Amino acid sequence: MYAVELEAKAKINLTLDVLYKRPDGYHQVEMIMQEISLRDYLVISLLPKKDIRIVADSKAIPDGEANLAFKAAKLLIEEFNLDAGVEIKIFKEIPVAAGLAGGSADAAAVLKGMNEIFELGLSTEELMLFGEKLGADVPFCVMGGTALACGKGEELSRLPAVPPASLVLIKPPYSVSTREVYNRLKINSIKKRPETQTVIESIKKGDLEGIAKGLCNVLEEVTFAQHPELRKFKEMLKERGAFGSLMSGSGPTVYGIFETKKDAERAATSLSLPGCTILISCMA
Ligand SMILES: C[C@@](CO)(OP(=O)(O)O)[C@H](O)COP(=O)(O)OP(=O)(O)OC[C@H]1O[C@@H](n2ccc(N)nc2=O)[C@H](O)[C@@H]1O
Ligand SMILES: Nc1ncnc2c1ncn2[C@@H]1O[C@H](COP(=O)(O)OP(=O)(O)O)[C@@H](O)[C@H]1O
Repeated sequence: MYAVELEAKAKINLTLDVLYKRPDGYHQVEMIMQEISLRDYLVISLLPKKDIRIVADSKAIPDGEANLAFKAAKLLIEEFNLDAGVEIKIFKEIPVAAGLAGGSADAAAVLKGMNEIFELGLSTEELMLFGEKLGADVPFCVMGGTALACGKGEELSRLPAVPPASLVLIKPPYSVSTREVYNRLKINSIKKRPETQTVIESIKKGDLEGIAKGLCNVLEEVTFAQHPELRKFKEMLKERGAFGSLMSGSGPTVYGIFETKKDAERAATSLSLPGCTILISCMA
């Protein structure tokens, strides 16, 4: 096989709790992760010599070694001493540095695509272990679906699929650095933590309202302190019929959960937020 086409799906966090700062500098988290339909498209082609070429349609991402897709390809080429290379075309639809794990999704897609092209025979679990070397969110992006993530995000337990639901995502015209958000978090003064087990019970019961009621992310306090308008965006989504709304990951994207696509579309078209990108997506 000389080329593969892949979809790299974004994620949202339904809950995000930070328990403590670890000696390795990372934070011990407990979070419920959900794959969503918003995706990048990748085309990975075999190159006859040991070379990695990134061709992206977005100027917002690095085109060389700093690209997570490049790092994923380099990892497998080195690990398996491959005597060839790859060209990776990236068609970006996931907003960058938005809390939606776009880079991690691309890296996960490269691991999967190269596993096919080079017939490496790696299992999903083995691909997740390689993913761990690239970033905390990459193993989840390899696995997909719905999961409880612990450790620094790489210890995953699969959860049942959530009921089908639509999302409206609001991505403001700025990005935030995940590292800075974690650094600014004061763990001892967190005001509200998620009731993770209660949300897991709601997922098991297929109770969308229960899931929406339990949405909670301790990083909101940090990002909202810098960007107070995000709190207002969450309220706007609820006023327009969202069952619940939350910031995803370290932000700044906020999303609302709606029962139907029609409800989501109606809410999205009534929002007038200059500079913001409004996207409609769905869970599962
Ligand atoms: C906050 C979350 C929630 O899903 O997502 P995003 O907002 O990035 O999408 C994740 O924890 C982000 O995961 P990811 O973006 O893959 O993190 P990495 O690249 O491994 O780490 C970036 C930086 O974030 C900090 N970091 C990350 C994960 C973690 N559990 N503790 C941390 O302290 C570290 O400072 C690290 O250097
Ligand atoms: N393929 C890629 N797609 C998106 N961002 C990338 C990629 N490769 C490297 N990056 C960098 O990774 C950082 C985090 O981006 P991203 O994964 O989109 O956001 P987040 O960590 O908030 O979910 C950005 O600074 C971006 O420049």
